[in-house]
Amino acid sequence: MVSRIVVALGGNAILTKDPSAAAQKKALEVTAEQLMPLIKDNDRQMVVTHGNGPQVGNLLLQQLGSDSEKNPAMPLDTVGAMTQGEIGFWTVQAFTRAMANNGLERYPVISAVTQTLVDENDPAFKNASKPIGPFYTEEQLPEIKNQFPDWELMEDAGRGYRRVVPSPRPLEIIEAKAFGPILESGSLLIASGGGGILVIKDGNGYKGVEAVIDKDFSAAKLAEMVGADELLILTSGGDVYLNYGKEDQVHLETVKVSEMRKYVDEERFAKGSMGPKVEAAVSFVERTGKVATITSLDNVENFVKSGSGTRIVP
Ligand SMILES: Nc1ncnc2c1ncn2[C@@H]1O[C@H](COP(=O)(O)OP(=O)(O)O)[C@@H](O)[C@H]1O
Ligand SMILES: NC(=O)OP(=O)(O)O
Repeated sequence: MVSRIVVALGGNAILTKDPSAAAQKKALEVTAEQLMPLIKDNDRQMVVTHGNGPQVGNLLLQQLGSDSEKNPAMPLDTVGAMTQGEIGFWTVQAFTRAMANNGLERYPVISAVTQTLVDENDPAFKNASKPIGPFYTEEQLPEIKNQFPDWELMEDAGRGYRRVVPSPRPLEIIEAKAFGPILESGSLLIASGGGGILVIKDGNGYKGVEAVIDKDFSAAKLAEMVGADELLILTSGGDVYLNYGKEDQVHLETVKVSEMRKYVDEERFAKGSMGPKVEAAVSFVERTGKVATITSLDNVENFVKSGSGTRIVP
């Protein structure tokens, strides 16, 4: 029987240390090979989604560098769309190559530029929380604040300071309703990259808004909307721990969703990193009765063989 999986790629799947296009393409080639065990038996339809935090911030900075009347800087929603195209293009090429290497040529790979509907009254618009772009040291802060006085900056999980922008919750991936036939045709689909381009309702249509969606929340919404049997969130670290980094940390393997919801409500997971992933995974399991797994890219083969990872079950 063929099942359907949505895979959310963490930052390290695309960007390691070197932010050049060549290095990001190379990282994605490695990632695509690591994901082949998921589809090599032709028993899964797969949608891949990914983040864009570093790329969208970097591209915004490049906009500022060339802002002029004849060559104006693009707004954040448009820059988000540009990163979907950029990373989508690299990802299509990486998976096409990996599939050919693994004898799976019959799957064409498609990358969709997708919009994510949010509520214009979402309170998150008043509270910048999503880190984007490069990291700055504490010593660089005065210069950065001077250069970009309207930026909000925040410490990001002990790794340095970053610009933060609002990050409302996704209500709907607008194009997802059309994905069923694409997946049934055997195509591998890349969608909702960077959480999707944020839009709000505008009369009979939609208009873009300036914010960045957390890709783990949009992955959960996408998985729900395409009727996925599994949601797989791949992170740079790996499985989820309680009391992470402390002497008494506990490795979470198979956990009932009610227990995980309790931990989420007690704020047992770090806000900027593991917290949103667990919350997104829990919401997918609660809304669908299906299974969500959080683990590392390096563990994909074991996940396929034995379901290894932090599994949140109904
Ligand atoms: N409770 C936890 N269990 C496991 N990892 C955690 C936990 N809390 C924080 N982390 C950190 O979160 C990281 C994953 O988040 P992040 O790097 O933001 O994600 P992404 O891989 O999507 O870019 C892990 O590498 C780990 O360092
Ligand atoms: N949009 C988004 O969540 O990107 P990152 O995962 O790269 O932060």
